Amino acid sequence: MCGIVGIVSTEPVNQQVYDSLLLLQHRGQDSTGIATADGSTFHISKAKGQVRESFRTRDMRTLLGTMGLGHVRYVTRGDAANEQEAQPFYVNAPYGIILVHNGNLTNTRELSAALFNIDRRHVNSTSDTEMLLNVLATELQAQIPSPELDPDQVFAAVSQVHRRVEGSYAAIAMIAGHGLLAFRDPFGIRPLILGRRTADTGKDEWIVASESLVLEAGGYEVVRDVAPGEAVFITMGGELFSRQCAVDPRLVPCSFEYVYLARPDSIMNGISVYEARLRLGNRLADTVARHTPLGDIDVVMPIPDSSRPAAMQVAQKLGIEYREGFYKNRYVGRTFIMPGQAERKKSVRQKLNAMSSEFRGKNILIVDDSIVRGTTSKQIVEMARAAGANKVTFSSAAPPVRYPHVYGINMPSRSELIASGRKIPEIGRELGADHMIYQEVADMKDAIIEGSSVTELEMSCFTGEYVTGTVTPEYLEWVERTQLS
Ligand SMILES: O=P(O)(O)OC[C@H]1O[C@H](OP(=O)(O)OP(=O)(O)O)[C@H](O)[C@@H]1O
Ligand SMILES: NC(=O)CC[C@H](N)C(=O)O
Ligand SMILES: [Mg+2]
Repeated sequence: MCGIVGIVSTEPVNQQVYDSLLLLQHRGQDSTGIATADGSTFHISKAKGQVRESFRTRDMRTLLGTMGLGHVRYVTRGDAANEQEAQPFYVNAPYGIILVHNGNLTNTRELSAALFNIDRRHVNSTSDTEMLLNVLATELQAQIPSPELDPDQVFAAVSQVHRRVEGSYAAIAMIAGHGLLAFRDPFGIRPLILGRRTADTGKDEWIVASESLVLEAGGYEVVRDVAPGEAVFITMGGELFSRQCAVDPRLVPCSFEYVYLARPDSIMNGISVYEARLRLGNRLADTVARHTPLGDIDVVMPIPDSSRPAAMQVAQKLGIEYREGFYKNRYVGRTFIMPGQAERKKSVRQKLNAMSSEFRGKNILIVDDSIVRGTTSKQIVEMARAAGANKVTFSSAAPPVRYPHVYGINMPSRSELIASGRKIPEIGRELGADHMIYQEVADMKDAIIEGSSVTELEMSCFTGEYVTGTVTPEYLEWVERTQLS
């Protein structure tokens, strides 16, 4: 998962893009980039690291123009250490296109062969995003381009992208001298939302972004989520065109957005992330009550930050006191989305510390939103014991993560997943907990979609069922061999 934003404004756009990226920082911490369009000239600035440390005043000054886009990256494919692979990516023909992408393509092997052998395009990185951009460029070129690009040609090219590309992609591109294009894969796995505000001049200004909180903060009204398979094209003058470009679109959004990735104050596909987390807590409370004599628990405790809403609700529903025993260092980022296990492991200790007064002699029910590698939970249990806890019950508001995630979250290999091939009590033993409780898959699904018009969720890391056809056992094996860890 990465964070993306695109803006067509009537004023210089650089600061707005920067501010939006700062609000999306929780979606990616590896690198970041901004591009703006000043007439038909692009200005680009990208670097490793987080938004605050990456853009200097001198970089911002070069980012001229009233149309722009930005990206915060959490690497899923390609090289995390290589600054060249930071987004956005650029191609000079046709027109000049610059693109940002959230998601992960699952047919990169086929794509790279076709791009090289048939389209005669050179992709100079291992990034799937550069492939997506080159497929879009090839298909736009095939529309017999004239200097006057019209929206029909843009939409025809996106239809071709949907035919050729598999996996997840929410993407935003600028086409030099023409406008801003945003599109979402036919399953709408990754999020994308459209907003509008009226400038003092009375003209429309537009934004597309990964999360609604960016719209709210910028004073934009939410127009709607970009539909699965849909493309939106906004001219540099602010005129908006949209079209369904997929043959058989189906909304199957990623469940992990609601469990962990998205900010709780966002509304995604009509579902409030915060309320979904409260409902996950409610359901988890029922499961806890079925598995544990409640008299055995003295306090309910969250692992900051993401599990707070769920833990609050578990405590309330069970009528057990809610206490915060782990203090969080706000200057350490999210550990799960850091690249490399060594850094993730070290950061948990730097990030969280247990206050003994909340633990001594007590039976604790710890609630985390999810357990993936167990990096966090293992150290949490150790800390709770060292702080004097009597019994530690560990619970997860999401079901066991047993399968790789191939749609934009970096969990490629089964061997690193603590729940892979283990039964729940074994996982508990592995973590050092006295008792282990997980949300049921059906409860997670119901909790997330309750009260909304969403009927399906992408839950492959919990169920092993993948919505895109190309994810075969052979593909998963290849991913395990070749991707990041
Ligand atoms: O089992 P693991 O591999 O450790 O991954 C799961 C943990 O990582 C995430 O926290 P993170 O620190 O990334 O972010 P948060 O502060 O938003 O909870 C998540 O909330 C879990 O606590
Ligand atoms: N997490 C993401 O959305 C990653 C986007 C893209 N696959 C990359 O690695 O840069
Ligand atoms: Mg956490």
